[in-house]
Amino acid sequence: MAISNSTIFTRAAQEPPAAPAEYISISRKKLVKNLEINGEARINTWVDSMKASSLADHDQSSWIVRYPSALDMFEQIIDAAKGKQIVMFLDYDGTLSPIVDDPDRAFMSRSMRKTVRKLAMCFPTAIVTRRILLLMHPHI
Ligand SMILES: O=P(O)(O)OC[C@H]1O[C@H](O[C@H]2O[C@H](CO)[C@@H](O)[C@H](O)[C@H]2O)[C@H](O)[C@@H](O)[C@@H]1O
Repeated sequence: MAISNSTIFTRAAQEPPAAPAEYISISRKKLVKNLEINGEARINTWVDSMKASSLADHDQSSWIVRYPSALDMFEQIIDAAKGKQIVMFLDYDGTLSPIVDDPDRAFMSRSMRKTVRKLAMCFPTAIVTRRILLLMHPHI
């Protein structure tokens, strides 16, 4: 990950979009009403759509063609992110830390730690994990 030369990141973080045209907005009342009408069918539709996009239901190679690695599309992502509020959600095991036999020994490298620290200075940043928060502290 190379972020040190990017001025776009800091600019994007300092300048949230003036007009929220990029966001889908729905009033709470309308949302609740929508959920009440035909609620079960609606939830089933969401589940079906999540299943349809699940890796488990696809041939892996075609899935990877349809959803290429973000690392290969860095420039396009930077372009698409311009003027938007960016929030980073990072996976821990196997992403920020290498996969190792003993989960208690899965630590971030010094350089990864430095990169995450820089990232967190630019954007709201969260590590998404099923690990227990208290047990995560030695790792982060
Ligand atoms: O839900 P996640 O946050 O993605 O966590 C999934 C599991 O991650 C950890 O296990 C994985 O990493 C370990 C350390 O490298 C490795 O030993 C293990 O084989 C991997 O599955 C974590 O220990 C588990 O509790 C999480 O469920």
